[in-house]
Amino acid sequence: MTRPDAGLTLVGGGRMGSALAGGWIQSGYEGQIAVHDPKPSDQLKAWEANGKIRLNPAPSPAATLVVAVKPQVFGTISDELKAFVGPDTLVLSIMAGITLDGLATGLGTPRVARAMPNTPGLIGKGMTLLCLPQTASADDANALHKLLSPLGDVEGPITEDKISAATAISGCGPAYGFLLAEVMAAAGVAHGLDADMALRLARKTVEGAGALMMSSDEPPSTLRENVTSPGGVTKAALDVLMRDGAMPSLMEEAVAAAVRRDRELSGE
Ligand SMILES: NC(=O)C1=CN([C@@H]2O[C@H](COP(=O)(O)OP(=O)(O)OC[C@H]3O[C@@H](n4cnc5c(N)ncnc54)[C@H](OP(=O)(O)O)[C@@H]3O)[C@@H](O)[C@H]2O)C=CC1
Ligand SMILES: O=C(O)[C@@H]1CCC=N1
Repeated sequence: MTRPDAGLTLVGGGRMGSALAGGWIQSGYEGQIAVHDPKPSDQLKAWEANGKIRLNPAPSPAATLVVAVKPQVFGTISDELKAFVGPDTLVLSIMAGITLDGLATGLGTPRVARAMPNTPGLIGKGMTLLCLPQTASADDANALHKLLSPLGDVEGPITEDKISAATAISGCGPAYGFLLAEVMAAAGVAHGLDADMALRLARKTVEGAGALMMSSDEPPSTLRENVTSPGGVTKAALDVLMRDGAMPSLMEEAVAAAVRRDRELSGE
C-alpha cells in the first residue's frame, strides 16, 4: 500500500477501529500509526509490543485522524479530540450518525470526511462507503480511498443523504447474514440435527452462497431459482419465507428502523 501520509492517528480501538488498524498493518502501511483507547485490547497491546503501533502517546496534531468511537461518545470528547487536529489534519470518521457538519463543528476544521465500513473488512472482504464534503480535494479523496482499501471494496464518494440507507445495508448487513446462519442452525436442531453439525452446515452454506453470488454473473434471484426445483423441497421452504411478502416486508421494516436510528443519532 502506498503511504497516504505520515502520522496516522486512530481514536477508538474497538471492534471496527481494530479492523481498520489490522488492515493497515497487514497491508504494510509505512507511516506511524498511533492508536488511542482508554482500555486497549490484548490485540492492540500485541501490536504495540511488535512495534506496529504506538498506543496512547501524548496527543499531537495528526496528518490523518480517524475517529472510531461510538457516536454517543463523540459529543463528550470532541473538545479533547481537538488536540489531534492541526491546520493540515484530514479527519475521517467512521461513526454512524455523526454528520459532516457535526464533525466540522465539533473538531473545528472543515477538512472532514465520513466512511461507513463493515466488519468483513477484518479479512479484506469489506464494503466501505466514502462520503466527502463538496469542498474536498481530489488528493484527499484519493488518500482516503487508499487508506480504506485494505478493508476490501471502497465506493464513493456518496452524498450524505444516502449514508443512512447505506449504513443500514452494508454497515449493519453482516449482522443480518450472521443472524440468518444462527436461525438456520436453530431450525436444523429443531428438526433433529445435533447443534455442532447444524451450525457447520449453516455457516458453510452462507459462505458458499456468498462466494457463488460474487463469482457468478447471474443476479441473486437467478441463483435462488437455480436451487428451487419445480414442485420440490426448496419451493416448500420459500413459499413460507415469502408468504404474503413476509421476508421482503420484514427486511424493509428492519432497514427502516436502522435508517431511523441512524438519523436519531445525527440529531435529525
Ligand atoms: N461495529 C461495526 O460493525 C461498525 C461500526 N461502525 C462505527 O464504528 C464506531 C465504533 O464501533 P465499534 O467498533 O462497534 O464499537 P466499540 O465499542 O467496539 O469501539 C469503540 C472503542 O472506543 C473506545 N473509546 C471510548 N472512549 C474513548 C476515548 N475517549 N478515546 C479513545 N477511545 C475511546 C471504546 O473503549 P470502551 O469500550 O472502554 O468504552 C472502544 O474500545 C461507531 O461509531 C460505529 O458507528 C461503523 C461501521 C461498522
Ligand atoms: O450498529 C451500529 O450502530 C454500527 C453502525 C453500522 C454497524 N454497526
